[in-house]
Amino acid sequence: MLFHVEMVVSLPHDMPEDVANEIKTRERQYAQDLQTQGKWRHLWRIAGSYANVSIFDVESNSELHELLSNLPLFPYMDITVRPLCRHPSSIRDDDR
Ligand SMILES: O=C(O)C[C@H]1C=CC(=O)O1
Repeated sequence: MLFHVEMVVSLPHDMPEDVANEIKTRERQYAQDLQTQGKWRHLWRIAGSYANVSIFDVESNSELHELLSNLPLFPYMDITVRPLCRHPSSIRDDDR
């Protein structure tokens, strides 16, 4: 199942830099592991914002919820999820 996920990050202004950097380091490792597994198919920065647009490929709504809620930055994110289905005009076989 494919999902379009938009994540907007808002770290508290008074969060110490070393704490923020430690969370971001764990976030990067987590995101890269999921990309390697093929579950996090696309990850794009939204230009000019501390936000991303992502495509997840998971087995269920519950799996997506678990992956997102375990993001190290999850407590500091506003997340919008949109379910996707194949477009009839798509020429990409993996757009399922
Ligand atoms: O920077 C972000 O968009 C937030 C988050 C998503 C992946 C990652 O490494 O950090």
